Amino acid sequence: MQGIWTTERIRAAEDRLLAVTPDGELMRRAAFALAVHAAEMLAEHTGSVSGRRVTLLVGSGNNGGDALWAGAFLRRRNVAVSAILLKPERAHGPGLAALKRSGGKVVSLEDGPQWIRRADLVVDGIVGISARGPLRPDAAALLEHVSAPVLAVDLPSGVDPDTGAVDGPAVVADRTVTFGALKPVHALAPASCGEVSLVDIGLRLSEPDLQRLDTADVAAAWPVPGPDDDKYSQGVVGVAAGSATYPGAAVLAAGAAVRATSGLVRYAGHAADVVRGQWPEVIATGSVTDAGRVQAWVVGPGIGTGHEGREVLRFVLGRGVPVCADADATTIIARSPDVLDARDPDTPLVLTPHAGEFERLMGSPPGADRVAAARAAARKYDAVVLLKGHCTVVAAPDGRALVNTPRGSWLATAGSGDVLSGLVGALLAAGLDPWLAAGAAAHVHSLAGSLAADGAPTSASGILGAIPDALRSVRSLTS
Ligand SMILES: NC(=O)C1=CN([C@@H]2O[C@H](COP(=O)(O)OP(=O)(O)OC[C@H]3O[C@@H](n4cnc5c(N)ncnc54)[C@H](O)[C@@H]3O)[C@@H](O)[C@H]2O)[C@@H](O)CC1
Ligand SMILES: [K+]
Repeated sequence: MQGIWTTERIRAAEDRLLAVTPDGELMRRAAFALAVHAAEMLAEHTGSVSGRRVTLLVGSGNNGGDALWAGAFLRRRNVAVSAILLKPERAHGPGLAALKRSGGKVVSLEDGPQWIRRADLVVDGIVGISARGPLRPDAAALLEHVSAPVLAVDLPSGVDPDTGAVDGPAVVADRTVTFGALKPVHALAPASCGEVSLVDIGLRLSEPDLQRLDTADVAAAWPVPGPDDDKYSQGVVGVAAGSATYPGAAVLAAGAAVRATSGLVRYAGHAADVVRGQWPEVIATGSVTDAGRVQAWVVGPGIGTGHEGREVLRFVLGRGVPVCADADATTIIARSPDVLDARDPDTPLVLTPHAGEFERLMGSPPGADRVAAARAAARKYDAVVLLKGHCTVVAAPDGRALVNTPRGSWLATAGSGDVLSGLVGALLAAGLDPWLAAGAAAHVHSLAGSLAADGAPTSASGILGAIPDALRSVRSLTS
């Protein structure tokens, strides 16, 4: 697991470390690493370091101090460094002095644009973890001249450090070098951060506020049959999805469950013939009442939100087994919360809303803080809530939260959610902790999406087809 900490916790840890560290040492540690990354980016993009031009955008806090010190280190490698000070009177004193001593140039805000246009690399030291809100107009105006690669110091300025929200002008970086620990922005705003590198400056932190699954966690969690296993012992998942008119959701959710584990998959609903035709290994019946025993249910995709859908949901919630309620099932729960009375309180429930379904469930949209929103929904429904979006957030009623950072946006395609619910259901049937099941499913789903896409649009069927490759890739890293 990768730990992620809020800026409040990080600042407290920094204060403890600062108290026992010689003045300025932490910043120099951070800045030295930053300079190494800057040189690496110069070499990558231009083929050389010496003689190249770097322009620093320097704000009034320590983030600007990091940039100034990094500039001084880059001078040692004969890089031409210019610094644009957004608030000259409040620029970091020792950093500015170091840059000047090293032969770096300070340029005025008015001359800034031409230096930015000539730069081989732009370093964003405008603001760091103490800032909130979008960039101010002077900084935003400078950004319009940037065409070179951008290296963000600690985080891309203008993006909220604790939520990753962007609600105005903000830096879009190619690489972000962060210090001490990952902050929420790094997991929740991948498009703004670019590649993220974490530099150890000696911070000591306890329990993280948010987590991200490593490939190794997913590999360790994913069920693998042993010599004594049979089709029943690995977990039987039931899929109640689709309709005669819309059988696609049933085919996708059942197919994902087939591909996820080697346990048995049952299907119950009006698309039984179509499902059987696509997946001969699925035992399909017309109704949940005669589906037979399962260890978990996936319910919702394409079942409709009318009386029949409600009764299907009520039935599966009353079976005493974990349930993944997706799509129409979340809408039914929002409109008729009494269906939850059928649920045995001790049986796990996973809700998988997108933003619109979340709004129905909670009465308001997720807002900027998607982690807090998912946590609130998890508490309200005493369920694991997987909030879909570019980054998927999974929260448990006990407060645990994880985020899945995708590679690209190829998953935003019709039917993609049906595939995800099938994966979650298969893992629930295998007996995984529901929070981990949802997180591992999201991880493999996004990996399958990027493998299927490989740089071009894909489809839900493509994602489904790439599940075995995704699982092989996850497992190969640990075997
Ligand atoms: N404290 C430490 O031990 C270390 C801190 N480091 C750096 O220090 C940074 C934090 O420094 P600071 O606490 O000084 O704060 P920042 O550098 O984040 O800057 C906050 C300053 O920016 C201004 N500001 C706030 N919102 C703004 C906005 N939207 N637009 C423009 N200006 C805005 C505020 O007036 C404030 O002076 C970290 O992100 C990191 O880069 C590193 O040097 C490593 C060590
Ligand atoms: K920054």
